[in-house]
Order: sequence, then structure tokens, then C-alpha cells
Amino acid sequence: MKAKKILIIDDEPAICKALQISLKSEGFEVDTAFSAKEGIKKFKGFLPDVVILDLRLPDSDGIKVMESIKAIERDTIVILITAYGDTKTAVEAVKKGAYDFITKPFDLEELKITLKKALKEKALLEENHILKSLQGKSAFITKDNEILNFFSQIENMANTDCPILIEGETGTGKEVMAKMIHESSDRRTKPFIPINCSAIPANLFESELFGYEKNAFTGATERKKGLIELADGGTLFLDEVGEIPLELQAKLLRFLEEKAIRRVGGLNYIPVDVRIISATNRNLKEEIERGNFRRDLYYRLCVVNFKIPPLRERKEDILPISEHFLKVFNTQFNKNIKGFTEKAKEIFLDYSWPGNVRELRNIIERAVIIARGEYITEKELPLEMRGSIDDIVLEKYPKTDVIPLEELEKYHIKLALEKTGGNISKAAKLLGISRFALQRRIKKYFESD
Ligand SMILES: Nc1ncnc2c1ncn2[C@@H]1O[C@H](COP(=O)(O)OP(=O)(O)OP(=O)(O)O)[C@@H](O)[C@H]1O
Repeated sequence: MKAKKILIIDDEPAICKALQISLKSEGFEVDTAFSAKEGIKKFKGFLPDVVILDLRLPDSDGIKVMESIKAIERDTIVILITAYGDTKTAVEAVKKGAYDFITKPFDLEELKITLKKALKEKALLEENHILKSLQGKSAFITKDNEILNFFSQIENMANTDCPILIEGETGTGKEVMAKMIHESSDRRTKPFIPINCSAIPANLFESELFGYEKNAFTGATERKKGLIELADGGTLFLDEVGEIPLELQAKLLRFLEEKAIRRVGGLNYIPVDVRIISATNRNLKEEIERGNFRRDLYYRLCVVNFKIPPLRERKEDILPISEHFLKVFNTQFNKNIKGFTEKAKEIFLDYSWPGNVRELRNIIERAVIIARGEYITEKELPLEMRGSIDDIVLEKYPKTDVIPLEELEKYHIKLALEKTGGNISKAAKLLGISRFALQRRIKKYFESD
């Protein structure tokens, strides 16, 4: 079994040293830091199972440090060291998520017992997450509480006809989530039919969705079932539903109300039983206000609604998803890469992921392909993840070289997204282009699959 890792953050070197020696002799891997800043930096690379943290540090207080740590990896066990008489703050810290606290001067044996108990509980917790995320065949890997709660709500829902609208930025996993919902419903033995509404030309939309009769139009030499009919008994996934042209929205609404379709050129209504899951990366309420999306259709599609947070807002998912893709691509490319170096993990956790999980997947795929060592290091990661624009440009191009415009554009987009915390509308404004134009470029530069 891999040794459990412990990080000690305390400004008293004597305490750090004593703890380090004692815990190492118990078989733990131990690192130390003497300030909050150093502690958080080491945390990102070392990713310990347990942090033993002094409540009073020279540059910050322990509770703030604990909050930063938990924002990166929620399940980290934090054990606080407090001064005698500081119980009030210690209790507050435990309420905020610390596992326990010990008071100085402390008994080493007592600390070891607390540690072992905490590690046992953590192992149970992790098992639970893995089980939860693997229930369906399409694993949606997550540790995010909001998402896990939503899954359990859906699983408990007796009515598997209930339409669901999934919102979220591009690449956040809306389709994987839809598939997982289908696979955990009573409809799982019937088809799951995804339709990318933005990829079907407007003039073909009706015939693709509703099918057509022979001779309905020139070229209709055979009768053809539409995608809705093909999904009969199962689930229809309408991806990018906000892109459906207005005139077709009326037809879709009619189908949802009557639960029957009429093929193009056909006379009869054919009953079809499907559950609709739709997804959008647009704000449909805004589209309704602009007159681009029908309000009545919105309410039909959005009986249950869930917004998947972007990856940068669920940092605890970054490393588990990375490990998952590492396994996938190790198998696919016949490699045996064992993991990521601490520096690489640190870069992953600091990066803003404008293309979300799709971008992460592409980066790991590329890294697995180019890696030659046992671990993925920062060298296998794209330059733009590794530093500021100046560093990158300087590293790649000598001062006298002309930098390709595409490259500059890419870095500026990243900068704008970073400055606006990933808010696409605000970033587009900063860059002086439309939201749509920015989205197209994000797709091009950060999600190439
Ligand atoms: N939580 C997750 N666990 C495992 N894989 C994921 C997860 N989220 C996304 N992925 C993977 O990331 C990629 C993008 O996911 P998906 O197509 O579901 O995103 P999306 O939100 O539907 O994107 P778009 O809005 O561009 O259609 C896929 O390869 C998918 O398998």
C-alpha cells in the first residue's frame, strides 16, 4: 500500500522536526512548511492526505489556510494545533471542516491515534465517491456535492419521463450526465439518441427529427424514420437546444404536448414515447427575452433543471478526472504512465480550464502520447498552461521573431478569461468581440476534438 502523506504547517521548526521524525518512523511520508504561503504552495504539489496545521501562523490564520486547502481538495483531513486556551477558535475551525484539534503541548501518542482514525474514515469516504460515480456505465467522475446530490435525486425519481434541462459551459460534461441519467432509468434497455441541434442545417432539421414519407420531396425515394421515432421507449438528448430555429421550436413543442409525430409528407400522427433531456451552454432565459426561444417550450423542457459548474469551480474534480483519463489513454496507447509529478498537478490546479473537462481530456491524451518517462511532467503540458504570456512568448520566440497572430490571439483569450474568472460575456467585452465569436475561438483553441 502507498504510504499516506502528511504535511505539517507550523512556524516553530522544533515542532515540525519532532513531528516529522516521529511520523516518518510510523511509515508516513512527511513534508513541512513554516508559513501559510509555503504551506499552500507545498499542498498543491504534495497533495497530502492529512495536514497538521498550526492555528496561528505569521502570515495568515490557520482557518483561512484550511479553507484554501479544502477548496482544492475537500476531503483532505485537517488536524489543527492550537495554543492552550484557544478552544473557541478551534471549535469554530471544526465546524468549518477541520477533523479535530490538539492543544499544545500535545501528546504524540494521542495525535497518532487521531491520525489513524481520520485516515480510516477518509478511506471509507473515498470508496463511497468511487461507487457513486461508477453506478452508470458512463461514469461521470465527480466529488462535487451539488452534482452527487443531483444524481441521487434523479435516481430516486420514480417518474422517468420527466424532462430535464442541463445547463453548463461547453465541455462540462452535459452529454455524459444525460447518458448517465438514461442508464440509471427504467429506459436503459431502449435507445439513447443524441442530437446536436447546432450541427443540423435548418432546412434538414424537420426531416431529421420527424422523418419523412416516400416522395415527400425530391430525393425522398424511401420512407425514413426520424431521430425522435428512433428513440421510441428511450431517451432523446437535445444538445445545444438553444440553436433550434424558431419555426421548428413550435413543431417540437407540439410533439411534446401531443407525444406523437407526423413525418414530413405524412398524414397520420404516430405515438412516440421518449424522455427528453436537453442541454444548453446559452442562457435560455436571456434568449427568451431576446425573442430567440419560446417561453412555452422552455417550460416544457425545463421541468427539472441542473447547472453543471465549470471545472475551475470544482477543483476537487480536476485530479480524479485526470487519473481517470490517464487510465483510459494508458490503455488506448499501450503505455504504463504511473501518474503526474507534483509540479504538473500544481499547474492543473492553478489553470482556469476555459474548455473544461474536454480540454483536460485533450491535454492528458496529448501528454500520454508524448511522455517518455514514468510520470507526466510539466514539460508535457502546453506552454500556455505553464506561465504568463511573457514567459511563454519569451521561451518560444526570440525577441526578434514575429509571433504568429493565432498564437497571440490564443494567449489574449486566455488572459481575458483569467481576468474575468472565466466569464465568457465579460471576457468577450474585454476583447471587443461577440460572445459567440469568443465561444467559437475557445472551441477552436482549447477543445480540439
Ligand atoms: N465528469 C466527467 N467524468 C468523466 N468524463 C467527463 C466528465 N465530464 C466530461 N467528460 C468528458 O469530457 C468530454 C466532454 O464532455 P461532454 O461532451 O459531455 O460535454 P458537453 O458539456 O456536452 O459539451 P458541449 O457543450 O460542447 O456539447 C467528453 O469526452 C466526456 O467524456
